[in-house]
Parts: sequence; structure tokens; C-alpha cells
Amino acid sequence: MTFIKMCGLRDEATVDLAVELGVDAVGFVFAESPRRVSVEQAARLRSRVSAGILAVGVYVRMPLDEVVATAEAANVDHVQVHDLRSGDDVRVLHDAGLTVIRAVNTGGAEALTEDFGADLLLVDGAVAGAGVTWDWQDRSALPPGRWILAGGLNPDNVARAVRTSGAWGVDVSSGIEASRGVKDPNLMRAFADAVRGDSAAEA
Ligand SMILES: O=C(O)c1ccccc1NCC(=O)[C@H](O)[C@H](O)COP(=O)(O)O
Repeated sequence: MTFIKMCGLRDEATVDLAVELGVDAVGFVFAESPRRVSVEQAARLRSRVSAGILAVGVYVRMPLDEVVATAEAANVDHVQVHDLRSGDDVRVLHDAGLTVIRAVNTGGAEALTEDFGADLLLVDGAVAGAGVTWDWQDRSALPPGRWILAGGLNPDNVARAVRTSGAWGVDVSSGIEASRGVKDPNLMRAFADAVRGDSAAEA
């Protein structure tokens, strides 16, 4: 079963629907973004996430001690960091008891071969959260092993993207939104269905 993460959730109803749809992970963005949530908001939303579903804090350009403090305060135990610099960064986060998702933008070949000891790799489009696709067929842009595909996924392209790339998991934000930062319940359902092959949405 393909791992599904829905990212940039900002309100209770959206979190409840993601849980109902049985996604594997939900993401709360602490980085500069229209999807940004406060620590208090994230903690409230996180309390609605059932056991077994990962709650992931998303970070860019935040000092590691603040990443750790934010994660603790919001009660998330997974952190998705978009600008990890080295294995030392990952060790600091591991020492704080956090599971680390290393997010990289497509195009950086060295990023795909050097995992810094992170627990999971997420390969995103050129700009995180921008809803822009990249060439999932380019083998040189795909890492070995278990990784999460992100960048411009939506209900119409996700099944083909998984087939083409061989990704272990998918992550989506813009493709399940009615407008920037506002998730659309119908698109969320359609996305989950498309990943699981419950719909004939895609040839
Ligand atoms: O979503 C954001 O606005 C964001 C801002 C800054 C750093 C990361 C961000 N999102 C991270 C994600 O995991 C997104 O789901 C991922 O980039 C895919 O986004 P999209 O192309 O919109 O589906």
C-alpha cells in the first residue's frame, strides 16, 4: 500500500477527514507559508490525530533547537526538514527523540545519494508547496530505496506518478486544495481513492 501524507492541514474538519480517509501521515507547516500554523494550533489539531497516523511538523530555515522545541510543544514526533545541512543536524534531532524526514528539491543529485542518516527521504518539486510537478520519469532524479514523492500531485496524476517513479509514498498539499491553504474535502477523497486504486479516475 502506498504511504499517503496530506500536508498543510489547518483546521479540525480537515484533520478529521484525513483521519477518516485513513491517510498514513498529516503535516503541519511551521515554515513561512499561507499554510503555516502556530504551535498552539498544531497541538490542538494533533490531538485529533489517531494513534498509528504520523503527525509531521514541517520546517524550513529554523534553528534546530527551535525545531525541537516546536515539535515538543505541538506533540509531533516526526519532523520534515527542508534544509538539513549534514548528518550532525540529523543526530541532534534523533537525540531529541524525533524521527527525521529529509526533504530535498528535485535536481540535486548528491541529495539523493547522501541521506545524512535521516529516516525517510522526501523528493519534492523545485519549490515546496507550490503544486508544481517534475519529471518523475527521469531515473537520475529518483533515489534508491524507500522514498516519498511530492510536488504537484493531484487526484488525476498521482496513480501514474507512483507507477512511473516507483515511489514508496506520496505527499500532497496544493492538489487537494480549493484555494491556497484551504483543503477541499472532495479532492482529499479523490486523492486517497486514486492512490488506492478505488477510482477509475485515471487511465
Ligand atoms: O506547503 C507549504 O506551503 C510549504 C512551505 C514551506 C516548506 C514546505 C511546505 N510544504 C511541504 C510539503 O510537504 C508539501 O506537501 C510538498 O511540498 C508538496 O506540495 P504540493 O506541490 O503543493 O503538493
